[in-house]
Amino acid sequence: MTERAQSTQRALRLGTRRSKLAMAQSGHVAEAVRQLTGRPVELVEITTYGDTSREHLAQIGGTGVFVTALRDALLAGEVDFAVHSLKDLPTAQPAELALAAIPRREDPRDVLVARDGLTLDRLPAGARVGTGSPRRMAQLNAYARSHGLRIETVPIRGNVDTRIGYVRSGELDAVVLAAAGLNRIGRSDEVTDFLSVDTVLPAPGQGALAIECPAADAALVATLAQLDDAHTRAAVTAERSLLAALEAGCSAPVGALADVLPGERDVHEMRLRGVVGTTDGSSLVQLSTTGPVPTSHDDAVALGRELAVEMLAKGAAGLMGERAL
Ligand SMILES: NCc1[nH]cc(CCC(=O)O)c1CC(=O)O
Repeated sequence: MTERAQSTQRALRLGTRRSKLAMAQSGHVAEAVRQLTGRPVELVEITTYGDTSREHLAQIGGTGVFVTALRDALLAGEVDFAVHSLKDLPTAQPAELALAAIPRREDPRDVLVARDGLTLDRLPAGARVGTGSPRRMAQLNAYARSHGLRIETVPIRGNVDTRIGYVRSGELDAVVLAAAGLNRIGRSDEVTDFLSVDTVLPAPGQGALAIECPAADAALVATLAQLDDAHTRAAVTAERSLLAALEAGCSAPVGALADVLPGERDVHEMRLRGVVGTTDGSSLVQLSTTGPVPTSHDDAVALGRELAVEMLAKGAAGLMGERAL
């Protein structure tokens, strides 16, 4: 196609939330789609309930608060496609919308942004650590109990800048954030400690993006699919299948991470780790399972379900009483 023909094509409209993180993620994907198609991509800003509500996420029922307005705009034909943080996406996929691409995931870890460059192990007794996530609270408190740390988790919410602001102002000693989010907005230099996934398992899908468009737009589904990363998709599908099978939402105290390891005779295997706990960290169910690297959606789903069955047998359901839904 000639330059002239390309520029006369209608711009693709990318629906995005207004937050700095969402704009950075959408800007990235917009550029990739421009390169792929030669078509202009226009960002269309959409406000979601999760952006305007002052309530705690656990109270407004975390599942879907950031995505509903974007999905409504897709279904109404107001935008052509949308970019979500995969960890904010409910596990139930509406039939009218396709998860056209899950690009390669970046760092899935949680990190600490603490005063004076402090790490988790060096936080003084009584240190106040901000996080609104029951998953982070449960695992931090469990780690603190077993390592003799005397920290206090404090529920907070707000965008990344707001959360870092609590440390700047001295109100809190530290906050917990996702490495990927800080990377995407260019603030990874704020990190004072990368938390090992052995200490805090990330949220299912953390660090990955989801690109969604109407399932009926087969041409666009096929175009966007070129941005898909098969390994990331298999991993996050297993993680989200675990979450769904535990009947938990994105504000539940559930962590999960799938990765690929060399197994016997160097045949690669997928390991899926999962954790559920009470927010005070007094009880945790933490298990992992390993299987062949999934080559289909159904195989990845099966891996997640298998781990869920094992976790439920160890009492996982009883630890999720505090979930919002
Ligand atoms: N719940 C908000 C949210 N959704 C996605 C990210 C970070 C980016 C990602 O995990 O992909 C964040 C911020 C955070 O948890 O620090």
